[in-house]
Amino acid sequence: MGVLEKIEEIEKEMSRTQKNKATEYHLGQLKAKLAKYRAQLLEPEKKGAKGEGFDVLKSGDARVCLIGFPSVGKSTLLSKTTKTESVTGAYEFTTLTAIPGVLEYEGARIQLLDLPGIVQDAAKGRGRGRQVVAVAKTADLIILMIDATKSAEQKRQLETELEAVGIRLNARRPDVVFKPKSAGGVTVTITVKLTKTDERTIKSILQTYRIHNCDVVVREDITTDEFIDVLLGTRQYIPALTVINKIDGVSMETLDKMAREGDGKTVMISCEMDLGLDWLLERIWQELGLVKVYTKKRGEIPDLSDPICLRQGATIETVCHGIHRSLASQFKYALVWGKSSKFNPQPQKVGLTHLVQDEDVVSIITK
Ligand SMILES: Nc1nc2c(ncn2[C@@H]2O[C@H](COP(=O)(O)OP(=O)(O)OP(=O)(O)O)[C@@H](O)[C@H]2O)c(=O)[nH]1
Ligand SMILES: [K+]
Ligand SMILES: [Mg+2]
Repeated sequence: MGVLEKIEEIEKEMSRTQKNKATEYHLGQLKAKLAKYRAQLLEPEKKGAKGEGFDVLKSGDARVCLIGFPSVGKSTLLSKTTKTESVTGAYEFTTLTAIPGVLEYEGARIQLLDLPGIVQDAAKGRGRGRQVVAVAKTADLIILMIDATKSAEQKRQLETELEAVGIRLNARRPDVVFKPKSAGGVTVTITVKLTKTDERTIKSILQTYRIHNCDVVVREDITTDEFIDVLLGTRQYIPALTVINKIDGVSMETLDKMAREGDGKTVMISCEMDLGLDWLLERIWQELGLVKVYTKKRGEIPDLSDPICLRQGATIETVCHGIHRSLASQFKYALVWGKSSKFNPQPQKVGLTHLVQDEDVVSIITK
């Protein structure tokens, strides 16, 4: 039996099994098996099959990937918001490879990646889906692009495809510690009341994976699935925005309904009529959580025209690298003004490991 059939078999058994306290353990074991087969499915094919994903260099301050079914307007969006032209067409599968463009916003250079449309079961290898979802894994932000004039199911279907390859959208890594050891058996420490899984299920899952020595600390009321996620360690937690395009093609009523159903992570646009594109750029910037820092030469006013754009968690050392490659080696100390200064609005004298914050002004003093 192939892996796909095995998966199907388990899925069938799971749907046959009623969900209640008595079957919780059995369902947990089925889930563990399911996850194991899915992981096998994701392993690169043995021979011939060329590298996962498309060959595009990651460039700029962050990468945003456009994921959607064919002809929802991905290439149109890229062409409208960047200097890159990606061929668009009224037929499906116009785009057959990854086309990078650059969004310039608030001093940041954000790579926007136009990708081929995916089809259902893309994750199982249909179409170019496997390559597309492999690229999605490299994204700092995923845009789920949907067509307002088509089925309301699109979002859920896209999420399913991404979930099948281990991408968890807008989710936080569960608060569980898993430490494999070479001896000493299994210790499970649970610091909260578990209502969705239990210690027995957790231990049986460890057994299924033949893990006989490890420390597990559960600090959150997790589900069985979440425990498997942590165990496999292959999950990626990526922020996402849902972009509903072609709102020019639906009635006011439909639009209103979509607006009410959308969460805080939904943006409605029309590429054709140039509606909502500025707001979309702002939302992308916000979701990426980039940090912008201004530099100031000694005795001069800060250069507000040319900020340095950094990721959250950036330090003075990252700022140095952003100015000049060899600057960190000549570094003596830095002065920072702004939110990260202990004495704000007065400056603070800091070293290379100091964490900067959005809109800080930094002066680097060299030896
Ligand atoms: N009415 C309307 N049509 C749009 C809008 N945006 C794009 N289109 C049209 O939708 C069609 C598909 O656009 P593409 O940009 O090629 O779509 P895609 O998602 O890149 O498609 P594939 O590459 O085939 O997956 C084209 O005919 C576009 O002109 C919009 O906001 N409103
Ligand atoms: K198209
Ligand atoms: Mg396209």
